[in-house]
Amino acid sequence: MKLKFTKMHGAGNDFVVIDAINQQVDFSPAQWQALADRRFGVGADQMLVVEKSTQAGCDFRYRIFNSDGGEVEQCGNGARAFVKFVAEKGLTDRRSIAVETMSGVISPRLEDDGSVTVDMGAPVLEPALVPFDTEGLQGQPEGRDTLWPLMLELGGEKETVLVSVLSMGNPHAVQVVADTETAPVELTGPLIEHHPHFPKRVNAGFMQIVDRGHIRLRVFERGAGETLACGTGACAAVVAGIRRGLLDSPVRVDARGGQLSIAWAGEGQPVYLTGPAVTVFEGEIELAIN
Ligand SMILES: N[C@@H](CCC[C@H](N)C(=O)O)C(=O)O
Repeated sequence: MKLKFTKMHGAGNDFVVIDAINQQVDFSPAQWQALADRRFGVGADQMLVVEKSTQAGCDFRYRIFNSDGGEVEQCGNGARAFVKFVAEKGLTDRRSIAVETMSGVISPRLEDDGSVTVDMGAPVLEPALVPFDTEGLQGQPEGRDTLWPLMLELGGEKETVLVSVLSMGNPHAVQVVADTETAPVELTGPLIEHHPHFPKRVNAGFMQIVDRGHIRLRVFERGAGETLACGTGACAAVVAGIRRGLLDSPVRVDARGGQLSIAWAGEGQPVYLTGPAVTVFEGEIELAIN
């Protein structure tokens, strides 16, 4: 069976976007992996699937698969690509839509300048709901946040990193580093992702504070490795920075693949993510594996 897809990106976080309203899409984790493969497939950090929603008040259902083949709850950069895709494909004539995801409803809006703003909903700050197991850990209060010590084993050496833990629908652990360019993202990212205190694994963020309205950020993503940008990672980092008393909304986020803007009015309020969404090419692929 040939699968029609669109290759898109949001600040360099790249996607294969698939219309599952007009074609049948029911892939195994191995097939998602094959599609994401950068040599034998199309290549992508995530695959985004557009479905009809059965939830009242929602225009579409949005499903997300990481390049490791696992289905996950949320993807912020993908949400921007999603609204651009459904507009370009004529699946809606609305510029602002409500989208059902595994972790609740989000609302992306196409702006006149071509950028997209997404209401990502309120961050989840309760550790158990992230989910994050705090048993045996002593949290250190900082501002309105709590920093959690994660012990990492690095080639026989033990190192502790202090992280803010929260969910933007998906789990994040954010640490402040002096310089994102020299931060050990490839080395410690996988250890944090698989740390036993995160039962569903975690996205690991490395944030450099430039000033109170500007950060640099690298994210080692769960199920995808380091990406050029992570939308939910940017939301999580800014929420953590504001709660720690280091940042004021709105905040410019420089990722390796582009710039995002995050606004958050505080506890219980939604996080707004603004950034680009770009269509790269259209294609058709016959999956070689079952
Ligand atoms: N790139 C994304 C996040 C995708 C999902 C993530 N890797 C996870 O497993 O939670 C974004 O832009 O938010």
